Amino acid sequence: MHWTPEHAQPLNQWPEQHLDVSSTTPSPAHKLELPPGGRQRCHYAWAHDDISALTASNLLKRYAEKYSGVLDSPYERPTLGGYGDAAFLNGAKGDPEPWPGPETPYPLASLHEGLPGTKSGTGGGSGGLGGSPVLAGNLPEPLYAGNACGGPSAAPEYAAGYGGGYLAPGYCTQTGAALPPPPPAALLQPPPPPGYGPSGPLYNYPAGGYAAQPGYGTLPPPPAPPPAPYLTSGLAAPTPLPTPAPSRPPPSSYGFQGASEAGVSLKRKAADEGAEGRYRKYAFEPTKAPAADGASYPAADNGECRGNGFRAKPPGAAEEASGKYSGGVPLKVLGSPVYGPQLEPFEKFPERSPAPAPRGGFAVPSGEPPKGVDPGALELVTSKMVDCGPPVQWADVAGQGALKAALEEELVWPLLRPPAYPGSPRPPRTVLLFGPRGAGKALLGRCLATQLGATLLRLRGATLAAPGSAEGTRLLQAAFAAARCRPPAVLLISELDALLSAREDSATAAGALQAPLLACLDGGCGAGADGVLVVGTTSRPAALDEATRRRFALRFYVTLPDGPARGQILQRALAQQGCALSERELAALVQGTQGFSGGELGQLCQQAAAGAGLPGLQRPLSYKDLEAALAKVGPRASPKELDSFVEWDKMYGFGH
Ligand SMILES: Nc1ncnc2c1ncn2[C@@H]1O[C@H](COP(=O)(O)OP(=O)(O)OP(=O)(O)O)[C@@H](O)[C@H]1O
Ligand SMILES: [Mg+2]
Repeated sequence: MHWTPEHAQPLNQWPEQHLDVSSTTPSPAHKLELPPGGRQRCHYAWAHDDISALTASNLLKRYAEKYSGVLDSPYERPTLGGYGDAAFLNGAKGDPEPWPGPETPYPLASLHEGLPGTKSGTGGGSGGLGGSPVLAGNLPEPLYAGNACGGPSAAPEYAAGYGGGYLAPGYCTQTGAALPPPPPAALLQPPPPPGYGPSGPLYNYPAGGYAAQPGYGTLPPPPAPPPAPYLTSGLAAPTPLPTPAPSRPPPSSYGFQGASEAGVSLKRKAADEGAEGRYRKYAFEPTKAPAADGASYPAADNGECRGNGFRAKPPGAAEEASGKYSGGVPLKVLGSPVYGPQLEPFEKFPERSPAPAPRGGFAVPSGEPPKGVDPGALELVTSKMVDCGPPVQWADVAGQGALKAALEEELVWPLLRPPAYPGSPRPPRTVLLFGPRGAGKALLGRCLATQLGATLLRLRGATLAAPGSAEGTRLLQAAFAAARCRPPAVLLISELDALLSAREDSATAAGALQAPLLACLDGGCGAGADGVLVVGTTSRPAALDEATRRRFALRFYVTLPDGPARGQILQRALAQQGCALSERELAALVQGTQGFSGGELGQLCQQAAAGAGLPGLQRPLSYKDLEAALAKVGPRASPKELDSFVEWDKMYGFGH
């Protein structure tokens, strides 16, 4: 490549020069390189080389001038030859020589010049692209001689609160005088909602956090609970919370988690293990005595069962109750619930509007008696099927952190909150809880009723479908009707599979129950279904046919309790028997009860008490009693069965 000033011709003269050069004026160097016979081709090649240099020179100059005003030049542009890859511009890739441009450098005006806050002259610079740490890293140091950024070590002039923290070190600092003033803090941060302290913690947990809990037995006494654990500092608790008994065992540690828990997915385990943080509100509180469970009809018809109105007698309601139902069914049985302070057990939903809530609201008492329902069956339902057990809070269910969170988010909140807009999707009204026997499905169903402030009606599929039980259909329809005439209500149907096992065989009781069940789930059997949540539970989800399965909008897998949850269940059960194991013994017991359900853990404790001669035992239960019981009580769910639950959950479950 050879360039002389006369080559710098205007572009419109190029063809002439081209002809001239190619025909008459090859350089001596080119002549030497030309092999004989290849003259014509080499002339073109030589001309091409020479023209490329010309063209490149002119075009570069022209475009550089043209676009110098467009290019954002935050810093003094270096000479073109200063770029490492300038050889590309010269058409000779890898050429280490700097490109000999005619004038170096082209004066490129920065758009920032003249703007407020921009230093002019060689010492000027602005925080544009030139300040990018990427560019700064790629460009040689001397090229930044005039850059006021001063490299990464330059101290920022902004206060830290004004985005200083977000600026990369390579960004240029700018003179504070020319900068717009920082926006007021109120614009940078949304104002806290009323009642929130400006700097107070979100929750009222102890400032230093709770003390580390090394394990069972050696735990320090838990700190006194904050007055309102879920209220922010500025909000007052509506009613004072009860002070925990001093003997309350502290929350157990997580040191007993077995290496592998059958049937518990890693994902779920990870979620549950994080319960201390994300699911803190679901932490187990083993203070209350467990409610008697397992009875198909926990009637407890002792006159004290409120049943959210089914059994309660509001003051002065007896007079209003005129036998609207023939057959001697007094209407007071279905009277409106009283939510006076003396009867309202749940602080969570203190306000109940007598007016019907908008669509989607769950507490909508219709007051309409169900039509076409056998009054006798209705009386039976209201007297026998209303669960009168104590309320079950999330904290009463050990473990299951992810499941409890999913139930609350997917079910409880949508049911309790009015829809955001008229076209909002209808909250789910049916949920299926499946899992091994004794895993706590019914317990969770009761907890849902508590959370919703709803009446709980319990049906047991096996009882309804028992051979010889001709009234199964009648009871089923009456249960749906009773639930729907006094919402909010939760209808808990356990052992759902028993109703469906022989659908084709309509001659059997179970087969006969299939059709009414589906009809009721579709909204039949009484008044509107808006205030009723149907909770079906089963330990044989595979027995559900597609029609039934589809009618349960949500399907959750209730797993066996993991190590920490087993420890909590055992601790509570043993505490009721006056048994206090050492930390080591409890750890061993938790290890030895892998695969046990909550129900089986309860059986183990009962068996230990029975083996030791309880009731009327003169001494507290010991570890040896429990060891002996372990020989008799074992886990019922096989690994294969647990695998099938996992598979079914993958296919049809909610997969929380
Ligand atoms: N996670 C748990 N925390 C505390 N107690 C539990 C837990 N799981 C089960 N239990 C206890 O075990 C017993 C059986 O629970 P539950 O009746 O809810 O099981 P289930 O899954 O409905 O069983 P089934 O399939 O036989 O109907 C109850 O006393 C319950 O309180
Ligand atoms: Mg059950």
